[in-house]
Amino acid sequence: MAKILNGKDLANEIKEELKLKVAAWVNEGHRTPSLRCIIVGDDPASRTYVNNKVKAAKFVGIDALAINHDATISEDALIAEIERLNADENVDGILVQLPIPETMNERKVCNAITPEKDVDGFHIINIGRLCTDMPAIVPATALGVVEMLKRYKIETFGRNAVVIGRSKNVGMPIAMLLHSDKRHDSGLGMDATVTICHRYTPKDQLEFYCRNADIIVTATGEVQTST
Ligand SMILES: Nc1nc2c(c(=O)[nH]1)N[C@@H](CN(C=O)c1ccc(C(=O)N[C@@H](CCC(=O)O)C(=O)O)cc1)CN2
Repeated sequence: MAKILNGKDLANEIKEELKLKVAAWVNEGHRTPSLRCIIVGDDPASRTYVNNKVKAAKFVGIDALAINHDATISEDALIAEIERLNADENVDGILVQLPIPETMNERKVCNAITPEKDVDGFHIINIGRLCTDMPAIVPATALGVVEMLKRYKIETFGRNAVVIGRSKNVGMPIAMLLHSDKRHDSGLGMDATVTICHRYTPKDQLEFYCRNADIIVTATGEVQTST
């Protein structure tokens, strides 16, 4: 029988757990962890996402701040700002909300964040570590999917999983985590057999793979990719 996994309840549960962890960390005498979220331009959806991230971080006890820039900021100035935050010992995590203006090189900007502070896991070093089953900072949406499977005790070992969508920030990391090898040192190891389908997968093939799947993750950003 189908089981509905409730992401909202799980998110609240995790936030409560994190709140306790952060409080314990600070009680041990450590500095309050801090997060800086850079946003370029005035895309309303991006603002909402960043506001929600800042709100969630503050809820768990993190000193979080949104840093807003006009879309006219140059790539060099943006990277200089990231480098300033990289060097700031009081800043633990940095993210640049995507998308950024098309005039900028997104890869260059993501790689400007020092890998240890790259909370999004978009730096090429973190991507490489993820792809080689090494401990890494993993993109949040992918980690959310895995956390749901783990907390609902959904077995993945040897199961057939289909990931629909191959975006570098969502579909790809989800597929990487699902097929990760327990014998390696990431500490995760989900050991599923993973098929990645995407916009050029013929419809009959998509149906074939989905019918044979134990787990289907749609990561297309669209509803009703599969029915
Ligand atoms: N620096 C970042 N930029 C962007 C990220 C990111 O992770 N880091 N991801 C997206 C925007 N975003 C978060 O910032 C984000 C957008 C949408 C979703 C998502 O899961 N959407 C669901 C619907 C969820 C709902 O409405 O309840 C879906 O599409 O099915 C997660 C994260 C780009 N920029």
